[in-house]
Amino acid sequence: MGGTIEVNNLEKHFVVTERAPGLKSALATVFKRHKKQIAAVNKINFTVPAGTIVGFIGQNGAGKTTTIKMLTGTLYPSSGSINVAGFNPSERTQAFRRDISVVMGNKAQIMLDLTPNDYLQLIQVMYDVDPITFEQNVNEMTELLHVNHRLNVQARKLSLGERMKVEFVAAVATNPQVLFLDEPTIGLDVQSKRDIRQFIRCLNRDKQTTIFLTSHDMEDISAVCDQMILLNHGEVIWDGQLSQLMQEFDDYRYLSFEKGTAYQADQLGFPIMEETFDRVTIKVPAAEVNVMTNRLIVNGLGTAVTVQDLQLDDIILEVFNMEAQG
Ligand SMILES: Nc1ncnc2c1ncn2[C@@H]1O[C@H](COP(=O)(O)OP(=O)(O)OP(=O)(O)O)[C@@H](O)[C@H]1O
Repeated sequence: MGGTIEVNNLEKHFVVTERAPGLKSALATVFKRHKKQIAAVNKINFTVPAGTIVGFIGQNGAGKTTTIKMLTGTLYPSSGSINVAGFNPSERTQAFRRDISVVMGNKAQIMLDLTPNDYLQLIQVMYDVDPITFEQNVNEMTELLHVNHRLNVQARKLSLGERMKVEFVAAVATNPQVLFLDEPTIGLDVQSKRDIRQFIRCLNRDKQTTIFLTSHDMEDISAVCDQMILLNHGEVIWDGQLSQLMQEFDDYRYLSFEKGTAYQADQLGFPIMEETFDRVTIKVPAAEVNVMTNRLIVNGLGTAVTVQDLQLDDIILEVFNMEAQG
């Protein structure tokens, strides 16, 4: 199983009402509205091969949710084409809704009066899934997610983590080819996050399900993703293997130190990544770490020096900053 996702020149515009700040402009807006068109998603192209786990990353307002809504058929594109496992999502056929599943971290679907068992039965009937396969899937997955003992508890009495896990089971018990996850671990504790990450990996390994994931939690991304697509102001700015991106920054380290008595920023000779009242972090080629550490100490520029590899969130932030600086 597993379906390819192909997106060509995909665009979504919204028309928004604009006004200058202040009460006078607010009053003026009542009489005369200035409309403006914004490109939430601006002619993006990408392919996600079947069976891949892709991380779709961007800062707030980058256009991730708008893209997921178009890929799952809940929002019509302004232009461009989408193919998800052979379907045009806008048609929202019964087969599409069974083969393509969505879990939104901030939006539980389960009705609070139902138990997980009632809810899962409803899904089985709604999507007409073979009852034996469905039961097998549910047993396997509820065990993996440690919620098998909570299936007869009314949903309103479940914790957020348990409710999210039930959403995962409901989303994958139909054996979808593609699973879309929008911030699936938001608000969850460390153990639930780990359970969900492991679940995503097992699902992909055992059923080759294609998984399209957005998350602001870089641990989600580094723990599960093969491919990564970076979105900035509605445009794709990077698309490739996660390992390739990590490799591009492999030759650098972050040196962090306390400002010394002779500290002067213009004496460092390397870019400053972060600065507080008493500490500074600079980016240094790995080969120059020892020489630079000595120079900091000998010249009184810094003390208490620590060295770190760049983490995924550092790298992503750098890519966004490089893009902003052109
Ligand atoms: N229904 C709408 N009407 C007008 N503008 C919208 C609408 N939905 C989204 N937008 C705008 O489109 C842009 C992209 O929003 P979107 O929700 O897709 O971003 P996002 O990357 O998912 O952000 P976040 O990480 O904060 O969830 C934003 O500027 C947002 O204000």
